[in-house]
Amino acid sequence: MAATKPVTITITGAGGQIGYALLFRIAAGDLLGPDTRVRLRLLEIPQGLKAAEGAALELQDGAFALLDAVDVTDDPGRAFDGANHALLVGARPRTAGMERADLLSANGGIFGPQGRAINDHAAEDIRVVVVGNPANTNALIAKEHAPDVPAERFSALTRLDHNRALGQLAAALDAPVGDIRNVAVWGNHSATQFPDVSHATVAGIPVPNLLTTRLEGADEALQWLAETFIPRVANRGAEIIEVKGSSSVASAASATIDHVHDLVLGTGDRGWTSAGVVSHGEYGVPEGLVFSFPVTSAGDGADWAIAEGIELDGFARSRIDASVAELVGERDAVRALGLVG
Ligand SMILES: NC(=O)c1ccc[n+]([C@@H]2O[C@H](COP(=O)([O-])OP(=O)(O)OC[C@H]3O[C@@H](n4cnc5c(N)ncnc54)[C@H](O)[C@@H]3O)[C@@H](O)[C@H]2O)c1
Ligand SMILES: O=C(O)C[C@H](O)C(=O)O
Repeated sequence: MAATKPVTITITGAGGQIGYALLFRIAAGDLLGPDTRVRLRLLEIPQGLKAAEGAALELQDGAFALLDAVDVTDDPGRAFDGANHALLVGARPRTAGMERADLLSANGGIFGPQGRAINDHAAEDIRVVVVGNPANTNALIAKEHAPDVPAERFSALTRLDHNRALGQLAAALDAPVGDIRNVAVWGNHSATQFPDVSHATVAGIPVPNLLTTRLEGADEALQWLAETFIPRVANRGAEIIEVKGSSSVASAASATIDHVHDLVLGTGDRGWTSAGVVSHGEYGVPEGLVFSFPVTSAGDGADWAIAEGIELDGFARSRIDASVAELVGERDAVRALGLVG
């Protein structure tokens, strides 16, 4: 029996690739569970409206029991009016040869006005996840333009990196993904990110021990992590672009669903996930940066909680510092563009 009050979800860039992969899963109940009715607001720019309108027609044809309404608009004020969740996807994707930070000047300008519209129109319990790249710094821009919304409500999607790390580890150890706990992705959604398995377990057994056994030595395990695992996960977006000719879509939509689902319904006994959240200085990350940390959620309206008390060795510290330096550089670049104060 569905709960009575529908939840309003705004999806920007809803006429694009990721939007199309997201909408039908949200309508089917994958985002908020089988008991929650949803109202969808699809925000597009004028040239994307027809694609979003077409998707809205198809949503109607899906006859989804949980779907209360679909509105399509190019007006951010209308799109975010009363929104409980905002999925900020609308932005240009990178193409072969680009780094995600190359998109800052093309996409950064989108997130100030949307942050302001969220500030002025969204519901009091609004939660925002930024998917459009470069996601961490776009989340920073949006958050800076929404002074009345608690900063903890803004996040950047690094769940795709987290899921990629799970996928690579499961393949390397020949283990079910569902048995893996406490993988962490630290830093930027970029090639400087640090996918960290040093605290991870498979069915309770420490991953470093499993890798040492499988690769016949602790040095071999460390070498595999530094030279194979980390670069593979950190550069997976570029690998997808090279192989398929365009950036990831269904895996990105699925990770976005996982992110919001786990925030709202809680991470339970599944240990850490990863999300880009606003730093308060945790683990030496400068206050205010949107940085991916290992996080959990208690559900029931809680915000992401950064996992506490994690020991970082010298390698982890240097990887985290490199991603901090990159994000400080991105913040300085958007300051120079006048996108944040
Ligand atoms: N964080 C992640 O893990 C991750 C993963 C994959 C892709 N991405 C990023 O997601 C973004 C979207 O990717 P895509 O493949 O859906 O691209 P796409 O080009 O297919 O769709 C983007 C859509 O956004 C719309 N748009 C542009 N500006 C807008 C605005 N101001 N307001 C509303 N809509 C706007 C466009 O009209 C288009 O329909 C890209 O920036 C991509 O790099 C992030
Ligand atoms: O890599 C990209 O540009 C797209 C996306 O961020 C990804 O990680 O697949």
